[in-house]
Order: sequence, then C-alpha cells, then structure tokens
Amino acid sequence: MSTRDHMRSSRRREGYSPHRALSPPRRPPSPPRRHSSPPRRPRGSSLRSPSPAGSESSRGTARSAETANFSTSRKITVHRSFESMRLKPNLLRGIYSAGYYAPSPIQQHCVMPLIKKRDVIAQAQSGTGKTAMLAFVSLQIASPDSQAVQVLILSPTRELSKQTEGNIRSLGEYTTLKCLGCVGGNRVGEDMRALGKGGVHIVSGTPGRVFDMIQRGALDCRKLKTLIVDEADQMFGSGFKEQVYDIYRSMPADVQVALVSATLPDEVVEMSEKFMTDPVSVLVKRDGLSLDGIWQFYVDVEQEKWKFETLCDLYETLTITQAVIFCNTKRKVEWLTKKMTENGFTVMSMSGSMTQERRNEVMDSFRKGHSRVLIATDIWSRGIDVQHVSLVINYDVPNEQEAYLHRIGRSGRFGRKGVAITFVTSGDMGALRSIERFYGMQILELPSNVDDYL
Ligand SMILES: Nc1ncnc2c1ncn2[C@@H]1O[C@H](COP(=O)(O)OP(=O)(O)OP(=O)(O)O)[C@@H](O)[C@H]1O
Repeated sequence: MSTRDHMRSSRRREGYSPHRALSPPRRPPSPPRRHSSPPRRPRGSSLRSPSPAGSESSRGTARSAETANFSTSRKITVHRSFESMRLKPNLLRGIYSAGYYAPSPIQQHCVMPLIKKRDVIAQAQSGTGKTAMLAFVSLQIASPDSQAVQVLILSPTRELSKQTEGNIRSLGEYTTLKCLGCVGGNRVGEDMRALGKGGVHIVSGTPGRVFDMIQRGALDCRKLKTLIVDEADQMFGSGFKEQVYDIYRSMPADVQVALVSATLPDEVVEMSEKFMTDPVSVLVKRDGLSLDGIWQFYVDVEQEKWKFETLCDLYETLTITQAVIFCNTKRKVEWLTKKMTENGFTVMSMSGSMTQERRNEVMDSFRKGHSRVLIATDIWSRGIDVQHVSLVINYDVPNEQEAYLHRIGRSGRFGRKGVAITFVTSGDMGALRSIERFYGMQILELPSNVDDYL
C-alpha cells in the first residue's frame, strides 16, 4: 500500500472522508455573489495592435470602466485610450509592444493626474494594472535630458521591486531612460557603483536598501520629482513605516507622492494625507474589491492534520496550469515542501529564510513555467504577476483579511480566470466568515468538478 493510500485508509478509519470534503455542494454550484460566469474576454496581453483611439476601451481589461465603481475625491476626466493621454511616442510604442491595447479603469482614471504631478492615492482590484501604470507613468515623468534620479518607487519585497524594474525596462524599451533595481540581497558595492556612474533616471527598490543608499550618499534625491509607494498599506504598516518616513524626509519639499494598493484601509488614507498635498484619490469600496473572475471556494478539513491529504487529493488539479499554495509561516512552508517532496510530488518553495540567489532561481523557474506548484509565505502574496497562475490554495487561512484578497489575486490576472481554495479547520470557520462579511462576498464549499472552473 502506498503512503498516500495508507493515509487515506487510516483517515477513513477515523471517520474522515476526503471525498466528503471535496464533495459537490448540496445544491449545484451557483456563481458566488457578484461573480459573473468565468470571463470570456480576450486577454489584454495577447492583443498586439493598438485600437482606434477610445474605441473598445474595456477589451482586455479586468472590469469595464463602467463597473469599476471607483469613488474619486474630485471629478476626474477618464481617458479611455493611451493616445488621448499624449504619452511620449517612444513610450507609447513600448506600451503597444507589451500588448497593452487600452488602459484599464485605474489607468484611465489615474494616469493623467499622475502625469500632471498631482499627489495621488490609487486603489483598484488585484491584477488590474496598477504596477504597470506606475511603470509607464515613471517613464513619462522622467526626462532623459537629466542624469539624475527623478522617480523612486518603493515596494515591500525584493521580488516585486525587481518585477517593477523589469516592467519599466520592457515598457521603456524604445526610450533612453534607465531604471535600477535597488534591493536587499544585491551587492551593496554594485548598487553604489551603478548609482555613482549617473544616468539612472528611475530607481525601483525596497525601503531598507534604498535608505542605505541615501545614507551612504550614493542615492542623491535632490532632483527627485516623484516618490511612488506601491502596496502602500503594507509599507505604512509595522516593519517599513519608519524607513519610509526616513526616506520621505530626504526628498525635496515639493516631491510628488503617489500611493497605490488594492487594499487601502481608511486609517492609511487618513495618515497618508498628512504628507500629501491636496491628493486626488481614486478608491474602491470594500465590497467591490474581490475580482469577478476568481471563483472562491473553501474545503472544510475539520482538523489541521487532514489538510495535507486534502492537498494531495488536489495535486492533479494544481498542475493543470500553475498554482501557488500559501502557508502562514516559513516553518510551515519548509515542512509542507519536505512532506510533499517525500510523497513524490514536484513542488518549489519560496520564503524569506532562503538566500537571495535561491529566491531568484525559484522566481525565474516559476515565471518560465518550469515548475507548476509553488509553496510560499505572504512574501509572494502582493503584486507578483505570473499570468499562468490560475489556482491559489490557502493552506492556512491568512491572519489578516487584506492578505486573503492579495493572495487570491495572484490568480485571475487582468481578466483571466482564477480559482482560490481555502482550507478551513473547524476553528477557522469564524475567520473565513468574517472575511466574507468584510468584503461582502460569498465563498462556496468546493465542488467536485473544480477542474471545470480552471
Ligand atoms: N492596459 C493594459 N493592457 C493589457 N495588459 C495590462 C495592462 N495593464 C497591465 N497589464 C498586465 O496586467 C497584469 C497585471 O498588471 P499589474 O501587475 O500592474 O496589476 P496590479 O493591479 O498592480 O496587481 P496587484 O494588485 O496584484 O499588485 C500584468 O501582466 C500587466 O502586464
């Protein structure tokens, strides 16, 4: 008898049936509240040629402008085409070569205020083009005529900083602007040398390394025009807050500030207004934050010890495309990776306890699709964009409600289909229900035909 068969039979003896956990819901699955049927829209990134200005502006976007449901601090002119934004021609070329067909709703609302140097607070659902917007706005704002750093983008993780750097490089392919990734784990000397040479116009970094570079005098912020804080609610949470303030204090008094996230609790918005000047805010109500294209399910595993076998039962489903499994701690990630590997499953993992070199290898391999299943901590929950991820498993219910939304948003990127499955012990059920209430959505029991949703 194989280990898995043995585990199954021992669990059955104890009265647990994985098939009950994975059984069809009592009634046929109906779409979760506010969820429309899985989207059939063409995918934005596969669209290569520009459309006539202003036409078909919602094609390839996660939501149409009409359903974006933003509340804005003032009347904003919505720009439904990139042409109407009067971007630099070489930048426009890069945008079209990246396959961006038309601006997404958040881009339609925020690009112009950003370009006009307004302070901006921008919130939109996961995967709807916020980071991409930061990338092309930075390229629009920075001038190649100056050798100074003009835009600084701060992100909470090295992976997200590097991804943003990559976005800027590819969108700026036809410009002469240079972007430097400045993150912990890089050699300090290399970052200093790159900055010292001059000619870096945009820096995308993590707060620790950026502040280090400022303190060492390698990053000169005197000519900085714009400070962008991605995942702003996390950046103003514990851990980063002091460093972000320290960095802010090194900026010129008239620096433009932009804050972006899918989740922006009221207290973050109120606090941030203290160091912004008459900001333009574009916000989404909490009950509009979960994406229409992501089907959300839970499995009642009753006890922690049944999670592993439930995951093994789902393995075939995980490998249909690419999947990310989130655990709440580094130790759990290590434990689960070891246990899955011992049981013959192919998985990779990523957590903050790994060397930077290994983190880079894992990211690279996962992005290229060489591995299909990634087990990770919340280090992976924000901003990371791997378009083939269509399944997210919460092995543990996240400790914070915001993390739930960010985790599930690793799937269903830019209007693609996604499925999120959360393992729930009896003790976790209350937390799951409060996530549902908080975001005004419904998480259904996992149906047996989950593969049909992928
Ligand atoms: N206008 C556009 N047209 C087509 N694709 C786009 C457009 N804007 C962004 N994308 C693509 O959509 C995907 C998601 O974009 P992005 O990572 O910027 O979303 P996000 O809102 O920052 O997500 P998160 O909330 O997870 O940080 C990326 O693959 C990006 O290249």
